[in-house]
Amino acid sequence: MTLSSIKACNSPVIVALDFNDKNKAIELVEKLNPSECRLKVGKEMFTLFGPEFVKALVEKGFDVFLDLKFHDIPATTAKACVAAASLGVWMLNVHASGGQVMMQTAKKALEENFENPPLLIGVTVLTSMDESDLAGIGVTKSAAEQVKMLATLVKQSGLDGVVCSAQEAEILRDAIGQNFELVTPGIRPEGSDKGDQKRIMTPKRAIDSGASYLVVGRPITQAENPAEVLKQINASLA
Ligand SMILES: O=c1ccn([C@@H]2O[C@H](COP(=O)(O)O)[C@@H](O)[C@H]2O)c(=O)[nH]1
Repeated sequence: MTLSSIKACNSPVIVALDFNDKNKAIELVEKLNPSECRLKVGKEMFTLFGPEFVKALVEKGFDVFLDLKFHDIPATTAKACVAAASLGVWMLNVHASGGQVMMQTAKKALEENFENPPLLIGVTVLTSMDESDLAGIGVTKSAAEQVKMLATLVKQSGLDGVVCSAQEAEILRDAIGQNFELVTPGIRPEGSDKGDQKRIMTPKRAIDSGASYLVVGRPITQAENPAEVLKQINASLA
């Protein structure tokens, strides 16, 4: 398959490849089609298998979300974003709590270095956290209020969207509007295991609530037939 022969992706699903075994990941990827899902590479696989693994997925024609959640001083974050973008990824992210200057500097560096820069999004509140976890780090707002506050800062910083839970999608669409990507992990098809996720939603409800993209990891990667689960999720959204 050549890159030019691959159709654009028709699905909002981003499959989170969280494996410690590259062969297992590739075995799954071989069963997937770039027109039916995007892929996410996170800290585990990037640390183990590095840029070459990411480039191999891009070469296969997949839109790749490099989920490294950069959070550092502005200059360091900007240089990390430029390095990530040089791998040809479709989307990358920083933590919104790094602040406006950090986010603006990263966005500017991408625009200055790439004709077609990848989408840059800000992580708001991790979907594994609820109000009691927020209280533990000194945040007394509700998860929804904290997400709204950080998402507003992300928008003001000129980024393309946020990572949030689908539970906040309606609130963010009302507050920020349509021209802003809402990338939502914590997606759980009916009956699937929550794992360590706390703010969850089904794929259909997430899309109906205004999510742009659905990040789905274990419900697909740990399934006996991952391609069939992906097919069912895509069908549930049609
Ligand atoms: O708030 C966040 C940000 C990122 N993630 C990542 O998404 C996937 C979710 O995987 P599941 O197996 O579907 O729970 C995982 O790679 C996380 O690192 C998130 O869950 N929440």
